[in-house]
Amino acid sequence: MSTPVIELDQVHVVHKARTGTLFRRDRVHAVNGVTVAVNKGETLGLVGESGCGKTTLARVMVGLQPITSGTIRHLGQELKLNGAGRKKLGRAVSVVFQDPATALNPRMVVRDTLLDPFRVHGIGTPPEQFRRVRELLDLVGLPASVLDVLPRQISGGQRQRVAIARALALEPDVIIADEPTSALDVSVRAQVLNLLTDLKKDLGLGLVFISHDINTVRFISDQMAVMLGGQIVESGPADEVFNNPKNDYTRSLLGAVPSLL
Ligand SMILES: Nc1ncnc2c1ncn2[C@@H]1O[C@H](COP(=O)(O)OP(=O)(O)OP(=O)(O)O)[C@@H](O)[C@H]1O
Repeated sequence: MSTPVIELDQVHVVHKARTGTLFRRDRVHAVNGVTVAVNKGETLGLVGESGCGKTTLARVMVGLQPITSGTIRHLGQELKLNGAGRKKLGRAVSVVFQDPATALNPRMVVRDTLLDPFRVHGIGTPPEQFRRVRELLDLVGLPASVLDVLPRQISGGQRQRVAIARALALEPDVIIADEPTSALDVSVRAQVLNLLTDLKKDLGLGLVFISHDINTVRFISDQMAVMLGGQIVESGPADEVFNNPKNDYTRSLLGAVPSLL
């Protein structure tokens, strides 16, 4: 098997507790010794209930969240999470968030949203940048007519496609999709899942799909990791985890009422 694109090895993240919580604790061990790998051209489904540490783990993978201890490797190379290491991780890994309505700048037309990554990183001449924007629209199945509109003038599904196009702009190795369909109408959820799966195949991306709903993850995952209390309690090929779950918590998630994606 080829080297994973991103590997976390015994990663811990301890947050200082937010003030004003009912049970005030000094520290929250949000990620507690997680070892996980993301492979090229594969989907890792990361599943667990609210508060289990999924989003903190996603932020670690994209270089936004400092770790307390552990190791992060990109293509087999250990990254020191100083400025340069973080920048490298930020280029290699992109995130698509749950709600495109809040993830996109409401005052920016789609053209500028998609040009922004190239401008910020000083990549290409203006005509080259625009050519890339047209390619990105094609990749996510959006017409050129969306270029001159604001996010609120298009549908939720189209907004999420814009967010996915923006995530692809700098040609990442891995896309992390954090509950990317939960803010969408049921009717367009499958389309967005299919788009992400097609992109994974066509571009050879690693895809990390985060959800509290094991039945959504089941639909698209090659590998699965089940998280509880900051730890991965079960992981492996998705079929094995679904057909022969070894952990009681995984069994309880699978026993829950099936959802419509
Ligand atoms: N910046 C922070 N400061 C303090 N505590 C935090 C911070 N971020 C997360 N936490 C705590 O860490 C734990 C894990 O949170 P995290 O958001 O990673 O979980 P999650 O599984 O993504 O939950 P959700 O699905 O609700 O987003 C929670 O107890 C949360 O309250």
